[in-house]
Amino acid sequence: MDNIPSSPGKFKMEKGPYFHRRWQHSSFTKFTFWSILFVGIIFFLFFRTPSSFSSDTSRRSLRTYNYGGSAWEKKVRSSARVTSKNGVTVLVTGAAGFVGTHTSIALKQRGDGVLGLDNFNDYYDPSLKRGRQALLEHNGVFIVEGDINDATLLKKLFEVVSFTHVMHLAAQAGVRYAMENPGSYVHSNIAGFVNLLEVCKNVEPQPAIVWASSSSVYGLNTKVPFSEKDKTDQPASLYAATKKAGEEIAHTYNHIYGLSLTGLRFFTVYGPWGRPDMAYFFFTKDILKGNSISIFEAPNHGTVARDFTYIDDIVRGCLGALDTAEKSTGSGGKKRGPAQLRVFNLGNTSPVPVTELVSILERLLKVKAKRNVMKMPRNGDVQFTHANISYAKKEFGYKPTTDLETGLKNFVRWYLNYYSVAATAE
Ligand SMILES: O=C(O)[C@H]1O[C@H](OP(=O)(O)OP(=O)(O)OC[C@H]2O[C@@H](n3ccc(=O)[nH]c3=O)[C@H](O)[C@@H]2O)[C@H](O)[C@@H](O)[C@H]1O
Repeated sequence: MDNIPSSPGKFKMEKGPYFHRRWQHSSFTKFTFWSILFVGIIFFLFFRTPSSFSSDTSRRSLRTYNYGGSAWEKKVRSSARVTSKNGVTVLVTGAAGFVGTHTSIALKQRGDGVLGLDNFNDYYDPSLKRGRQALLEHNGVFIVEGDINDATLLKKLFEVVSFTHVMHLAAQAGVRYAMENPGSYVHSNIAGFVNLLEVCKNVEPQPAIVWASSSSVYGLNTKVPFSEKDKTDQPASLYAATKKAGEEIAHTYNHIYGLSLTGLRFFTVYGPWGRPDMAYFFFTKDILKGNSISIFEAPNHGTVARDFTYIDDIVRGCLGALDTAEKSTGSGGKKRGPAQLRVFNLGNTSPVPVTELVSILERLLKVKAKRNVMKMPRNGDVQFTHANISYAKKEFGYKPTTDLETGLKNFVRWYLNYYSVAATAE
């Protein structure tokens, strides 16, 4: 699994070799011509077949990351230096991601040592990730450019810094994209996670791990609100299935190696510096451009709704989970006693129909949306989500405080500022 970026970005076809020979009557027999043509076609088809697995591997294996050396180690140590009395040392994977950026800044600002790790893949606009990186640098957080599948790099990071915690937020996100590029979900959310756990189980001392699961594990469940006690055996997308697999993998590593593991089921997180692949983000872009937007509805004109959760509330949940995480109990790669294993819902507890989300955006943007209401395609989406958050409230006082209108106001302000600044700079 070494040296393979965990998320490959959107599938792009590689240009295959094009077999081209000029036919010369004098030097080839008819048989030779047809043989060469046949071999050429096989060659051509082989290199052009759009298999996401093979394309991922070939594209990824081309990428190399530079790390090591005394200047690099100095940056790593300095970023991970604790500046408050009871501070902890956290490795944040996916630090250039949406939740990763906000969480890293919050940890750093309260005096924890924070080191970021990110592969800057191109699943969505990498320049947004670079923008977040600049924000993190401004806040004293260094991001190592590398991948969670790179065991050598992970081991090296633990050699340089003895992390007490890992905030594992690197993942292939997005529900619908899983049908386009299934391999990237397996690669990041399963192989990458296992690789990270393998490294964590062997280091001394083992860190406590808090990681991003997803509300999507509730899949086709109909009992609301969703509780952590509910069964989660009906995922509607491969994304959900890989997150569910992550929860089972966490159980195994906790059981065998004594790793302290806390999974967080995030509910449709939104806010400034968000993900452009999410509906609230691209609806904003399309409404402003005058493009029509597709709004999904359930059978019989049923409402599709989400428990949209504002990023600041999610960050408070991440910190609460981290602060209440107990130490791992293993050493020498072996379990030495029972270790903590938890899963929390982090939602807003007030689902809002997607149609209402659009109305709020229309008010904030002062532009009427061109609504194209359509039947929800069978592409991994579920009709609604709604979190029961009593467990997180009990364990670390989790209490979301931002309603959708307030949160979207902040998002729209950021969006207009960020993109108009970028447009002026061009
Ligand atoms: O909680 C999660 O675990 C997940 O949350 C997010 O998934 P979702 O809740 O599906 O968010 P998002 O795509 O923004 O669609 C929002 C709504 O718009 C509807 N939707 C979407 C697209 C469209 O064209 N039209 C439409 O109506 C759509 O039907 C839905 O009702 C993360 O992306 C995912 O990575 C994961 O973290």
